Amino acid sequence: MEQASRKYSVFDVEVLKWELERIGVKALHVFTIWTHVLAHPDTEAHDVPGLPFAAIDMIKEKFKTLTSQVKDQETSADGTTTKLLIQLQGGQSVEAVIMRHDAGAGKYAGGPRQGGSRATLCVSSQVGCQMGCTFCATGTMGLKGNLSAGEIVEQLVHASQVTPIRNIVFMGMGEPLNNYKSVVEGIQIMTGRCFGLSPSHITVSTVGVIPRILSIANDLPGVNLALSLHAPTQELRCQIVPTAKAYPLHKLMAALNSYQTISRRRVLVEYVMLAGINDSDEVAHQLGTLLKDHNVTLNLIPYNPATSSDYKPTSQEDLTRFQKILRGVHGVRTTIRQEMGQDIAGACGQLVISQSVKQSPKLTDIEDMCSS
Ligand SMILES: C[S@@+](CC[C@H](N)C(=O)[O-])C[C@H]1O[C@@H](n2cnc3c(N)ncnc32)[C@H](O)[C@@H]1O
Ligand code: SF4
Repeated sequence: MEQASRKYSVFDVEVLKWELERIGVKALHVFTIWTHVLAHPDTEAHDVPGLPFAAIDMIKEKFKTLTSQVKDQETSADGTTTKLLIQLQGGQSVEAVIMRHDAGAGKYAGGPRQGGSRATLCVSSQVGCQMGCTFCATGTMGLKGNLSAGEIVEQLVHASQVTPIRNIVFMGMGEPLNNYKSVVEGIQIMTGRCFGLSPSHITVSTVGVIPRILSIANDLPGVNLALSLHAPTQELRCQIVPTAKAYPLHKLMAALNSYQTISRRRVLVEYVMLAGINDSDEVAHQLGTLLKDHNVTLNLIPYNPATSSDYKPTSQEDLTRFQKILRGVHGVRTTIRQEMGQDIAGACGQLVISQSVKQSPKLTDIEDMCSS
């Protein structure tokens, strides 16, 4: 977050490299600093052995090991989901959610599973969001700020202290492609030597910021794209997703084509199921016709009621019927998103920060409208 007296995170790589180079210290030291910080998260970056004095003084003055801290942590009764409330420099907060896919319901009841091999971390890229999707609680906040690359990476650092993380999804608060530079830098760090995550285990979810969809294929090769579509026609999409007016459906589908020409990757199409709005048989056929010739997996997301909207979730029966039309008639690979951690108010996704967490925050201070 931008503020006058801020210190940078040591994971704000471009700033750290630039400041090191400015005082004549090789940027190679970045890796040494990170390795030290990850091995000793409680010590300061300037304690790193072997750093030149000039670098130590500069780091003391301008950088912190971690600029954010976990203020609360809650795990679902079945042990599958852990939600971290993370306070940023300046007092605002975001949420990051750990989901353990191989922890069967009840199997790990009584506590979080340690050492889970397939854990996915859902990260936030912004505080709030300016896109205003009508079903999304985060959208009602407006945009409060962009996370720096360091603040994005720090969510991984915090989560890794709970359990090893294998996958990252940018499906928390915010529109990642509206904070493009930080998201790209953050992912480059996550897939670099220190964290070593595979690009194919990272997914960036967007509501459809068309110019950036084209950039991401070049800037983040191997990283997955998820596209939040929610409607098969321009008219219906405009009702649900206001930014569809600026980024119309025909241009979005053209951007999807261009992305896939460059990346050659299957895209996850997300579709929040809203009863009586976008879940009829007619809409299912329109969606099937739109998607059948694309290399996509359609992911139907059960709507999680948000206080800010009057939408109702589609029934289980209608969800299955919708899926059958897409699969059976149009041959579109279609999955239904499994909800996890409902007893702790959902997995990764929507949240509204109802107050600053400067004073003893509780997760109950947050209304989490997460799906997933
Ligand atoms: C919170 S968004 C963040 C990423 C990005 N801004 C986007 O829209 O794709 C992640 C996913 O959650 C979905 N979502 C938002 N509000 C929801 C709700 N109330 N119920 C279910 N899913 C929701 C979005 O449609 C999107 O697919
Ligand atoms: S769904 Fe995504 S783009 Fe839309 S308001 Fe929520 S966070 Fe923003």
